[in-house]
Amino acid sequence: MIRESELILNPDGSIYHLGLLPQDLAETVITVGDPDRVDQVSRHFDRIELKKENREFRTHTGVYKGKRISVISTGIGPDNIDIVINELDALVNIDFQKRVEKEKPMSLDLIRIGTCGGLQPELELDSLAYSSAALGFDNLLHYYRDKTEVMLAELLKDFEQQTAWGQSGIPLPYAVGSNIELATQLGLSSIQAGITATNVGFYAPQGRSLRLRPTDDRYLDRLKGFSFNGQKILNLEMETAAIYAMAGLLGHRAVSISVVLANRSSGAFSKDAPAAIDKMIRFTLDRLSNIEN
Ligand SMILES: O=P(O)(O)O[C@H]1O[C@H](CO)[C@@H](O)[C@H]1O
Ligand SMILES: O=c1cc[nH]c(=O)[nH]1
Repeated sequence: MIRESELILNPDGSIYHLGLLPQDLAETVITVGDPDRVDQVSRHFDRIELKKENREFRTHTGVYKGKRISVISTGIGPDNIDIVINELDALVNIDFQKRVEKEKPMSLDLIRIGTCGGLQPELELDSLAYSSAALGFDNLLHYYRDKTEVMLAELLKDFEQQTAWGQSGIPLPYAVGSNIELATQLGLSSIQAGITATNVGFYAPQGRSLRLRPTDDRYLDRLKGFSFNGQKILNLEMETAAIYAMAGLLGHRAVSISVVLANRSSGAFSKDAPAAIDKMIRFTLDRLSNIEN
C-alpha cells in the first residue's frame, strides 16, 4: 500500500499537484509549457468536457474530431516534468482507493508541443522540429534506478568524445529517445528531425549571456558540431529529455514537437510567435485525429 505521504490525494480525491481525478484524463495527452496555450489548443476542440487548474498546471479535456484529448500545462522546466508525468501515470496506473498499482498497466500517448531555440543556422524561424532523441542537461533521470533501460548509451558515448565534454566544466547529460511507433503514426517524418538539447535554464544553460558569462565559451559550438547517425542537435528547450526519460521508464509513448522561435546563430527571433505556435497546434491536432482511438 502506497502511504499518504507518497501518493498525496486532495480532499476531493484528486492527485496532489494536478488536481485531477482518474476519469478527468484522456489516454492522449498534449503537454505545453504555458498555461494559456492550453486554451489555445482546446479552442479547436469540438467540445470541452472539463477544465481544472492548480498552480501552473491547467488541464482541459475534450473531443477533437471524435478523439478524446487532454491538454495540460507543465510550466517551465524538467523539475515540473517529474511531477506531471508521475502524476499522470498515477492517474491511470494506481488504484487511488486501494493505494496499490493496478495489475494491467495502461500506456498514455504524450505529445509535447513547445517552443524552442534553433541551434543549427539553417533552422528557419517558425518552422517545426521533431525531437528524435534528447540530451538531458537536467539530472532527473539519474534519480531513477532503471535509467540504463532508457539511456541511449552509444549516443552519449559519442557525444562525450566528439565534444570533448570533459573540458566544458559542465556535467555530462543523459541521452534518451522518442517513441518511434508514435512518431510514425503521427507522420513526423514530414518535418525536420534531430536531437534536442533539454536545458536546465534559459540563459547560461542555453548559452545566453545578458550580464553573466556562461562557464564554457565553446558551449554552443560543442553542441552544434555534434552528430550521431547523421542527426545533429537541432534545438534547445527545457522539457523534452525529461519527458522522454519518464515516459520511457513508466511505459508511456512520448514525442516532442517544437516550433523554432529563436535562431541562435543569426540572433533573430520570430516576428509572430502566436501565429507560429497556432500552426504547430493545428498540425498536431490534425495528425492526432488520424490515429485510431
Ligand atoms: O513554450 P514552452 O512549451 O514553455 O517551451 C519552451 O519555452 C520555455 C522557455 O521560454 C521552456 O518551457 C521551453 O521548453
Ligand atoms: O530559445 C528558446 C526559445 C524558446 N524556448 C527555449 O527554451 N529557448
